[in-house]
Amino acid sequence: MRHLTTIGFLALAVILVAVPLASNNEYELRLFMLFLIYGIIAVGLNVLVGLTGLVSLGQAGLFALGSYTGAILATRLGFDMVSSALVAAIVAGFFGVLLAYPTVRVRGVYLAVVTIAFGLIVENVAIEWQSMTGGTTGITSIPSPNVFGFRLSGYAYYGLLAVVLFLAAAAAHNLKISRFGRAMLAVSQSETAARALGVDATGVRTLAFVAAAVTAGLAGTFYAFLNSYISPDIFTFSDSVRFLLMVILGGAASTFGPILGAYILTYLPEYLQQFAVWQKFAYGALLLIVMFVMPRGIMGSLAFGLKKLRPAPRAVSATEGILAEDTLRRDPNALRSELVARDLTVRFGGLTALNKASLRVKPGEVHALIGPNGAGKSTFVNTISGFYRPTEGEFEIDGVQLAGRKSHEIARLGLSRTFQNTELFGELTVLENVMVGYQQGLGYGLAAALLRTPAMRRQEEECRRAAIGLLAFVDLQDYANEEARFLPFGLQRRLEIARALAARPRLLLLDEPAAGLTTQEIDALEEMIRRIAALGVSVLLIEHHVELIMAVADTVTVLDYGQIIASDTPAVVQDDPRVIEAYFGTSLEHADAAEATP
Ligand SMILES: Nc1ncnc2c1ncn2[C@@H]1O[C@H](COP(=O)(O)OP(=O)(O)OP(=O)(O)O)[C@@H](O)[C@H]1O
Repeated sequence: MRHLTTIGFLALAVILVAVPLASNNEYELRLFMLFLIYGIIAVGLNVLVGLTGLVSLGQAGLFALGSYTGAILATRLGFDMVSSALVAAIVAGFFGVLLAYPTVRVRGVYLAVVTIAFGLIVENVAIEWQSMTGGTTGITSIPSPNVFGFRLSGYAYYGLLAVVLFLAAAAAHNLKISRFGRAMLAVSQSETAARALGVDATGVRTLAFVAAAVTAGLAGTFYAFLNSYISPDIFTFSDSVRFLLMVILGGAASTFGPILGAYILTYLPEYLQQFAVWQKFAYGALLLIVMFVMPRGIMGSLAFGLKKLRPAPRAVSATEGILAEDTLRRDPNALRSELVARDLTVRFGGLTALNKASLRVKPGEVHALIGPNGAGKSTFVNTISGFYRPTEGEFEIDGVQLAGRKSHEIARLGLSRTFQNTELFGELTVLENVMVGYQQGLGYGLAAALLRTPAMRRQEEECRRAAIGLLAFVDLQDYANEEARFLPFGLQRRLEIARALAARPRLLLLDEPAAGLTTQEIDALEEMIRRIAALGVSVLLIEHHVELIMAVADTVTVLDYGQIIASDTPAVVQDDPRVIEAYFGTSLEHADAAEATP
């Protein structure tokens, strides 16, 4: 795939160089420049749509913002095109941050409505703010493209746009294969799991919105200088739809798809003009047919077909990996950590799910938390991992207060968890899932990611090798390149453990890891928990499977109706009359009944 991408970029460079040589007149060249400008917008929008799975129908608004900012700076303050474009990109980027803010609360259709509203507001401001924008007449006499005082001819301007599109595509591709791109994909597939691994979901979405906004802002200024005239009717809702279609038609998340989509949707309307009254009908019908036949978009479907024809080897060699022991021991201070929860109370309206629960996971121990259904175990787990806020009480890890912090902050401070109902990043490979877990160990910044610096590549390689080592630790190296959603259930549970370990936790929290496993798989799990504990990782195990608890736990704490009723060694807890009444009695009866059933 890596070679194919290189070939793709070479082909793109050749096409971009060849076109002006082949174009016969100014009209053709101008149309191609328009395609380049749309291509820049589509490449940026693809970061948002393809990687984070969010939909923006307000790109025309950001495009307009960039156009007007650039045009106003050029006509009123005499800025040249480059400075105008840079300021326009910053202004658009700022609005990108504002647009990202609603994603804290709304997604899907609601987010689409917010972005539509933004586009309409920009259009209306452009009409109404006559003194600045020229109202419906717009802004005329925008100077021709110029850089540092030099006027750019048609071909020179074409060259500049081609370089910007090429660089934007390369930067977007680099972003996609960096820790930022992986985080975006992870957030789009399971925000809960991403947050539990330390990914700041809001930050990641904001970055994607800014990428889409900055490119639209840049493209806006380029458009204003190309057209030398702009007015509000150029930036309509239907343009926003067209930009989104460019991404989806070409293939969301693919590197070259949005460029292909931009090409098709720039030229198709021109080509269809010959069909006169049928033009709009033919346009819609063609799009419908293509999307029906290729729901992944053109490039997405091609890549899918190619993968089927030549599937990548499923396994990786465990020898490539860094030993899990070495990965986990890299920060010896993090091992043998202590979690202390004091008087945790969680109320849901009138219901007290946790009532002054106190618990101490001693350094390096396996601590089981058990209790009948509805006792408050999940509430405890969700509270200490930051998904619920405690009504009262506090909890800390190695003396660092965690109450009141967000889930991704708690994860970064060393608490890693698995989920009762597995929460994998289904469309990422098994290896990529673990690499997301390792995310916080990667220190390179955005600039390094966009430029793919040697330091970034080194860290990525180390991340990959650490992930392979962790896959080998849970015996999943043979499935490394398989999409996680295709793994059998038992292996999915193991993958979650490897992913949580990749975050190099101080405390590993396993939420009912034996649920749904076969007897052999539970035996393997038992052995795995022992190996994890032997590495020095403290484990909090929430489980119903009594035999497993008795076999691996150093301490057992029992919850009943939100209250801790016992906390001691397994042998002592097992004989505690209150525990027998609340839990063991019933669960042993259930076990007997289950055995009696044919
Ligand atoms: N988000 C919530 N809103 C309202 N009530 C909740 C919420 N989460 C849990 N509860 C209630 O809190 C109580 C404790 O539930 P919790 O899921 O923590 O128990 P549990 O011990 O994990 O049970 P199980 O073993 O079935 O998973 C239950 O009465 C449950 O209905």
